[in-house]
Amino acid sequence: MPAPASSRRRIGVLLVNLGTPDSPQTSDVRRYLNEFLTDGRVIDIPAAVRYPLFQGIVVPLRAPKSAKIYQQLWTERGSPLLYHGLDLQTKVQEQLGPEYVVAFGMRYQNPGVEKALQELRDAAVERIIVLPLFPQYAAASTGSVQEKVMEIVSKWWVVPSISFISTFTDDPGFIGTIVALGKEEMARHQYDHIVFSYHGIPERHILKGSHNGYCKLGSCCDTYNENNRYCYRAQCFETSRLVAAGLGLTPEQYTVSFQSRLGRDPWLKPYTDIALKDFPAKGIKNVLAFSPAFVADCLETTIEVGAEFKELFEEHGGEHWQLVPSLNSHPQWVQAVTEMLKRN
Ligand SMILES: C=CC1=C(C)c2cc3[nH]c(cc4nc(cc5[nH]c(cc1n2)c(C)c5CCC(=O)O)C(CCC(=O)O)=C4C)c(C)c3C=C
Ligand SMILES: [Fe+2]
Ligand SMILES: [Fe+2]
Repeated sequence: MPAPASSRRRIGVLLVNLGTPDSPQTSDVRRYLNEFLTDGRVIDIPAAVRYPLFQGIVVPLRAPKSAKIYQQLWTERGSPLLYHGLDLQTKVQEQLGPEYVVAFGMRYQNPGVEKALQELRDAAVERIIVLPLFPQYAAASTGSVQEKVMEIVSKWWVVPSISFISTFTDDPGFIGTIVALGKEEMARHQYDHIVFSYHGIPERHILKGSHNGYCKLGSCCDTYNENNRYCYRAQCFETSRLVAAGLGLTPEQYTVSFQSRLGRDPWLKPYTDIALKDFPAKGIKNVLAFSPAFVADCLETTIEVGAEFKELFEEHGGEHWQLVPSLNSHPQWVQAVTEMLKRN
């Protein structure tokens, strides 16, 4: 006889992505950027400088420009990062069944992590598995979600058991779905070269997270091992190597590069926008681009890689630039997430 609903043991799942503005209007974009760019894990300078610099100068200057880009991205369903996250939540819940309660939240803006955690608390779940939707661990993304979750639950009178899935850079289901999407594009067109373009971070972030000084931004990241398990750069190389192996590529057939830098500090290199300008002169005219730092389409994939890099490549003599779509709520990805959670 099944146990009555009230005595059933259920596991809570919290899926978290970065966040997006409530609308593409400048005021909403400003509010989003103010929250995002005053996070000390994203902009790691003293708070006494960070708040006046970013809230007073950087964000007011950037918000109107960003709002125009968000207007290009916006759809009838709103921001892709949000609706793909909600679709993923629904489908993972269907796959996992009533033994699990799946919630979705954003680190910045809405729906917030606090509200999502409250849904799990209301459902009286036995324990919580947090899955930040960032394949490669970075202190600025996954680390920030972890800090936020711990800050919220530390204030609860009863603190539940919590586990974090901190990286899934080499998860077979994650890699397999990217490979499947890549093969679909490769069957449609002949490509000369493949680009894996990751969201950049300041080089300083790598050195700060370096285990016993192991990572020095050199050949340290050429293998993925116990010393660099959480090094963002080493993880980006590992994801690329595994996807490349799945696609049958040799190292000469692909480039790993980094995009979206902000400010004057050195960020991870090579920079995608610089690298792609040289491709046509080397005879590379047809490029297939992957964005494996993102599991859902967003401003960084659709606009930056899909439109801006395409335009730049064509201006420099390139002929065909194609972005592989993100995993979004692809059935194979839903299956991969479900398996990751069940294994945890
Ligand atoms: C300035 C510092 C930034 C760091 C460090 C950073 C790390 C980082 N970001 C993501 C994921 C996303 N970032 C997105 C947008 C975005 N990122 C920054 C800045 C930093 N990111 C800005 C200013 C913006 C806003 C866009 C703009 O104004 O140009 C997004 C897209 C959100 C959307 O609504 O579509 C994602 C996703 C990761 C994974 C990461 C560390 C590895
Ligand atoms: Fe970002
Ligand atoms: Fe490293």
